[in-house]
Amino acid sequence: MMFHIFGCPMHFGVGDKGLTYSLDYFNDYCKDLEITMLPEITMPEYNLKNLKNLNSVIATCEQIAEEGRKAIKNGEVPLFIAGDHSSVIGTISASATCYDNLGLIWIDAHPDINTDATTVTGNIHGMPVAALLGMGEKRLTQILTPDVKLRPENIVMIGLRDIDPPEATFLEKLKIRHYTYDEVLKRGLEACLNDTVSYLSHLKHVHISFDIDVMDPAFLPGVSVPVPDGFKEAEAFRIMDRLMTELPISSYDIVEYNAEHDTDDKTAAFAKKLAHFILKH
Ligand SMILES: NC(=[NH2+])NCCC[C@H](N)C(=O)O
Repeated sequence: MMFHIFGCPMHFGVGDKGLTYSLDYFNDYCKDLEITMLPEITMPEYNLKNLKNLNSVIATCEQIAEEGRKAIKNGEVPLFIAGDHSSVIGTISASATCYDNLGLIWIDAHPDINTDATTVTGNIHGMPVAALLGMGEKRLTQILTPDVKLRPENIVMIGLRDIDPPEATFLEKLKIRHYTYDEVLKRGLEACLNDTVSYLSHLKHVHISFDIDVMDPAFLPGVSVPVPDGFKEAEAFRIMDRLMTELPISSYDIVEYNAEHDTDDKTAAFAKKLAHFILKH
């Protein structure tokens, strides 16, 4: 498999200043990865309180999506290492534009399915799944093409443990398959993975979006929105190993690494190990 690793600092979706330098720090920390760096694009803003930095998020996602689409057309498998999770409106739009009926495995403490009408924070990193489903602010749904990028029945979320009430309503209404962290504890990880694999097994292309805040911040504190509990390293690698072995994964994200909140480079080390794990699989 020919991988192309991209990196984008992207902090506009959450506004945490730590993200503006985290990707450069990470790039230095693992030079061997040969990351193609894509800069953030800063645009004039209207300062909407329910869509913070909207224009800059859109411009940066357009660029990410263009580069991702080029890579896929070249026969490469893109691995995006990015700042906040709004960046995947770009990465997943690229994959969805190249592959019909794209599947998505969302490994995250948050479902990120808020819209401009439901958000409490106004942070667009809480909205990517909604945007990719064609919901909410129109311009966020039209990266690369005006088409809706994802179908709710092609999505599985794993590890959720911080769901806003309107997000719970969307998950239920759209019947989005999800395994909360509690459910994983109750039913067992293998059972949830068995279900995930059989649920998506008819698809030809699946994207994995891995948000580092799905991990237990007691061990990996370097994220912008930590939530207590979460996966330990062995579980994360087990999840990735099974999904990569049993499903046709054709693009990847690793997001939300934030050096500002890290201690002793623990989170950087994990992100590096995860990237290498994907490349060597
Ligand atoms: N990608 C993330 N870390 N998302 C956190 C989102 C938190 C909250 N639900 C919000 O909408 O602001």
